[in-house]
This record gives sequence, structure tokens and C-alpha cells, in this order.
Amino acid sequence: MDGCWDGGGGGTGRWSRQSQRCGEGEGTGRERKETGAELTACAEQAMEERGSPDGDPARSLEQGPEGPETPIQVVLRVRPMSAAELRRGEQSVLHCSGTRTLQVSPPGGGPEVAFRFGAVLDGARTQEDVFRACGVRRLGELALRGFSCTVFTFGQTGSGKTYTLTGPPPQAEGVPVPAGLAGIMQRTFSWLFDRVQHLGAPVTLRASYLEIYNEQVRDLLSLGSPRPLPVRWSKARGFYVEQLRAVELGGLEALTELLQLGLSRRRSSAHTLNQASSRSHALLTLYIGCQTSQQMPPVGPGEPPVGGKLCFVDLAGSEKVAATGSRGELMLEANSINRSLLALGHCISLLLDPQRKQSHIPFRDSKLTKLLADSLGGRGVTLMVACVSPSAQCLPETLSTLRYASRAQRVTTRPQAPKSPVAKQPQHLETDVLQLQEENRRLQFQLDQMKRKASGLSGSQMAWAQRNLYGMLQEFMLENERLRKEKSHLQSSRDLARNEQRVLAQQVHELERRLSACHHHQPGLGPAPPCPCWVVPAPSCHALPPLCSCPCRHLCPLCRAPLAHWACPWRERHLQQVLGPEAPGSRPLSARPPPWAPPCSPGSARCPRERSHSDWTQTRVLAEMLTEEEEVVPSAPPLPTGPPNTSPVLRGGAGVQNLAQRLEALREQIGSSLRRGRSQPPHREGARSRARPGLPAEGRVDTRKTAA
Ligand SMILES: Nc1ncnc2c1ncn2[C@@H]1O[C@H](COP(=O)(O)OP(=O)(O)OP(=O)(O)O)[C@@H](O)[C@H]1O
Repeated sequence: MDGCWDGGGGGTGRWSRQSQRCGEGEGTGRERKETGAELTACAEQAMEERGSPDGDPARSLEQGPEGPETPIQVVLRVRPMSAAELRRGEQSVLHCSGTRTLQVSPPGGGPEVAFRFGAVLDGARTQEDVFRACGVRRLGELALRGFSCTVFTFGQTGSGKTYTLTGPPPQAEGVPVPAGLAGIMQRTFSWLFDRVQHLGAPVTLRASYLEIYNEQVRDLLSLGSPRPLPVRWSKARGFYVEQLRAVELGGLEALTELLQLGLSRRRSSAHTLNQASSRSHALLTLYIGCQTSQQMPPVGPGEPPVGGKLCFVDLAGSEKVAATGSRGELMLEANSINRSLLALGHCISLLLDPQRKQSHIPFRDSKLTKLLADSLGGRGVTLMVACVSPSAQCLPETLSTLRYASRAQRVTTRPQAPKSPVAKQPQHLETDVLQLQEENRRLQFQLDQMKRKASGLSGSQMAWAQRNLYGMLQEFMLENERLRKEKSHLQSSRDLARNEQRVLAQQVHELERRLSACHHHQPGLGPAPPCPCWVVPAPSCHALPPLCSCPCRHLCPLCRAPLAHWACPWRERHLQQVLGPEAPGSRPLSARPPPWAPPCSPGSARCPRERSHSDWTQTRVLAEMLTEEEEVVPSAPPLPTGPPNTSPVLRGGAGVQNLAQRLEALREQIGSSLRRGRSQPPHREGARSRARPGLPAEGRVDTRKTAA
């Protein structure tokens, strides 16, 4: 069954089963015998129909700041059978049917396959035919108007790429290629210089020539021996080769010499399929500048040069190492070539997918794709010349090239000429806006894709997504906020409790003072023991150790300082009342040593039992409660363990509660004391005079305090 692969001129490629007649209404090449001149005319006409440069060069490309989408133009060239192939008796399996269709007839009578391209040129076409059919003059015109144009050849090793671009290899060094065999490049140079002469405006031409050999960029025009150059990227220039030499051209001769120099320096080797096989990809670029004052404002540092570009790329041929018999260095070169061509093919495939085109094209995968990025997916105008061998032995590689070329002609670019920064400032802004809109559209598209992906997540994937970092961060923020509130709540509770505690302590203090005064006046209780400030040196009077834990602690009648517990005659009674039945009241407190006294030695007769920890603790209880402030430790707030509405418990809460109880007890004492006190006249003087005889002779009295 026959079929036709229609890459389409800007449309999508499709497989058609029309067989024999592929769109042009023409018969196959076998049915019609056309002369070379007719074919050439047809090819040119076909190119013109597709927006050929030989018609109106800028007809479709200068419609706006961002030109319309333009497909890569593809021309197919079938070289004639080589002498070696004819010697081996190999069959030709390719036939041109019409000017745009190639018919592939597999050996052994398999189904025929047809491919359509912008132009198809068989082995009988001359170099001039090819030049004209490719419409390179149109590209030249566009380059003169500031567009960036690229011509590149592609195909299997030995398929005629270098021949198509530069003609056959020179017979000897310095011997130029005969004019009739000159390739597209020499013909374009001639045409361009001729065109420039007739322009009537000064035009500057510069040229650079580089090769990518084993993934290294080398300057073929370098003054010394070529060394690897870095490929950089900038927003203004895209990918470019740093320190690449661009030679200013005085005339056609200089350019021809420069081409010969580069060709002679380019790496090539012999293998089974080609005696002069190029081992590198070569890029010769012509920079065209029109130097009228309006068109060519001075270029500032970092700005891309204003002007057109015409770039010729001779790709190294893809090769099957088994077929070429490459070993050692040749094999390494072949691997590097194949890798970079694979990267190029991958980019082309992705560029075909409108969705992928908006996202990421891996141009950075190789030096070749970096340097062709603008030609393939950017703003350049691009022509691809696919070269094939007609031999049946090369059929697999030929089919691969044909498919590659079919895909390539569906890739589109948006050609745009660089604008003069002076003359076109408003348009420059307009371009910026358009670029931003484009970026916005691309980002929106990516966002939509992400949303689509997210909506397609399975349950477990969704659960994972919920547990991801973002979710955790949100949880932490909520937890943090909750803890902050809880901390502030705890702090205010603590402050309230402290205030309450302070007020209660003051009340206790006052009540104790009043209670103590009442006891002084009660008959039957006997005189109060002497104030220690009477019996100890004055400085010790106010340096008394912890206060009596008895809540009825009384004051020194002289200095009004609180008396220590041993001096309190009612301690035991009140201690029981306040501390409970377990209070140490087994022996009179007055008989006990003061709490700050050194502990008596164990076993001593005067020490009935060792002072226990609880003695110390209970003796100090009230004093501590009155003097110390309970503190809320500001640690990280633990999660509340109680019921949800339980208010947080302060460490000081129990203390306050005790204090309140004791205060209540004190109030009761005060009440009863007052009731009893009302019936008893005060004996203050007597108490004092009774105390004085107990004073030791050498006892000193703090006269200041007495006076007070
Ligand atoms: N159209 C043609 N007419 C006559 N000879 C040709 C034609 N095309 C190619 N040749 C010859 O075929 C041989 C291989 O061509 P060429 O070196 O151009 O192939 P290539 O594709 O560049 O190979 P490689 O990728 O290995 O460099 C050369 O000797 C060349 O002169």
C-alpha cells in the first residue's frame, strides 16, 4: 500500500493514503518526465507559493512587532549515486515525483512511501538549481533588513551536506572550488556583495566561523591555534560564543579566503562512507550592518548589535559506527556527533508540541542546540536542506532523515527584526509589553498544567500532598498562634495571682501585727518573752533569721520588728491551728533552738531528736509564703491535659489558696482576740517593766529604736 507523508507547510503533518498523487495534482516522477529547467522553474514557483524569498522577501514577516508564525522551510536534495555505490551495484530507491514529493520504493517490492517538502531536488540538479530552489536570496534580503536567518544542512554521513553548502573538497590547498561547483555559501556571498553594491547605502559585513568538535566550540578564524570557547547566555543576545572573532570583510575575495581558511582548519577524517567526512558541526555567520545614521545608532555596551545575520550551518553527519567502521577517535567523534544530533531532534520534536513549546525546550542539552535555539524556536527565519543518498544500502538512515525533516518543517518560529533603539523607542516599549503578555500567558499555562496535575492526584498522593512542607508550615503557624494566645492568657493569670498574693500578704501582715498587739494585752497569758533585740546586740535586731512560722507572730515592742518564733509564747497553740495536727508541737517551741542555730550533734542529751527536714520546712512555711513570690515558669506552653475548658493551673495557685485559708484563720483569731481584749485593760507598761529585769547587766539597748 502506498502512502504520503505530508509534513505540510506550516500545517500539521499527516499520513495520507492517496498513494501516487500527493496534493499537487501532479503525477509521480515516473509518470512525467520533466526537463531540469522545468523542474527548477516549478520548484521556484512552489517556493514562492509558500512565501518564497524570491517573491516578496518580507511580505509575510513585517506585519507587526512580533511577526506571524513561520514554518521552517525544508528542501530535500538527493545526491547522485556515487561511483562506489554504482560499482557495488546498489539500487536507487528514491524517486522524485513532481517538485515537492519524494517517493521511496523499498527494495523487494514493499509499499511505497511518499514525503512532501518545500522542494525536492534529485541527483540531476546542479548547484545553481539548488541555490535558486532554496530561496537563499530571500533570506539574504531579510538579513539585510535586520532579520536573523539560518541555512543548515542535515543528513547521514556522505549524503552531500558539505557539497551542497560549499561544493566538493578542494583539489589542493589554496585551489578554489570551480565556480560551477560552488555551493550555496559561495553563491550567497557573491549575490550579497553584488546586492550591497546596488543598495546605495553603506553596509558593513563581518564574519565569524566556528566548529563544535566533541562538544567544544573552537574558533576557526582564531589568530593562534583554536582553543575551546565558552557559550554564554544573556537576555539581550540569547546564547552566544564568548571571545569569538568576527572579521570585518573588505570584499568578496576576503570572504572566500576566510571560508577556505575555515574549511581547511575544520576537523575531517576518512571512513568507509566518506573520504572527507566532517567530524564537527561548522557555523559560519555573516553579520550585516547598515550604517546610515538613522538605521544604525551606536550600540551600547551589553546591547546586541543592531543588524541582520545570515548563518550557514554544516552539520556533521549522523552515522552508524558499524556501517562506517569507525574505531578509536573516530568512534568518539561519531558518538559526540550522534549525541548532539539526538539533542537537536529532541528539541525539534518538543517544538512541535504546542503545549510543550510554551514550557521548556532543552536547548541547553548540547552546544549545538544552544547555538541553534533562536533559529529553531525563536525569532529567526530558517531553511533546512535535508540531504540523502539514493542507495538502497542507506535506506534506514535515509528514512530517518526524511522523518526528521518532516518534523522540522512543522516547527514554527516568529521572525522579528531587531529594532533600532533610537528610532523605534515606542515600539520597543510595545515589544516589551508583548513579551510580558507572552510570559504571562506561558506562566498561566504552566499554572493550569500544575492545577490539572494536582486535580488528577490519587487519594494517597493527595494525602502526601497535604502532609507536604506547605501543609506543615501552615499547621505550625496555627499552633504557634494558639500557643501565643495561651501564653498571654497564662501571663495575665499569673499577674492576677501575684497581685492577689501581695494584697493577702499585706493583709496577713497587718492582721498579725494587730493580733500580736492584742495578745500583749490579754491577761492570763503571762508576759511576753523579752524581745531578742534587747538581749542581742543591736545590729542583729533586724537581721533576724526567718520569722516565726506561728501566724500570731508579734512585734518587738521597741523597734516594732517581728519577733522570731521562739519568742512567741502562743506559737504552739496557733501552729496547730494553722498547720494542722501534724505540726511539730511535741515540745515547747521556746525550748527549741532557733531554726538558724547550728544543728546539735547527734546523740547529744540536749538534742532530743535531730531536726528533721519537715521541721525546717514547716518552720519556714509562712515566712516563705509571705516573702517569696511564686513564679510561673515561662516554658513552652504544654498542651492542656485537662478538660478543654479548664483554666490553666498556676503554680502559685495553691499558695494563694493556703494563704486565704490562713487569713481566714487569722481573721477568726483576731475576732476572738478582740472580743477577749475588749474586756481586758491593756498592760503594756507592765509588760515592758516586767521584761526589763530579765535583761542582762551588760545588755545594750538600741536607744534609737527605743526613742522611736
Ligand atoms: N550532488 C552531488 N553531486 C556530486 N557529488 C556529490 C554530490 N553530493 C555529494 N557528493 C560527493 O559525495 C561525497 C560526500 O559528500 P559530502 O562530503 O558533502 O557529504 P557529507 O554529508 O558532508 O558527509 P559528512 O557528514 O561525512 O561530512 C563527496 O565526495 C562529494 O563530492
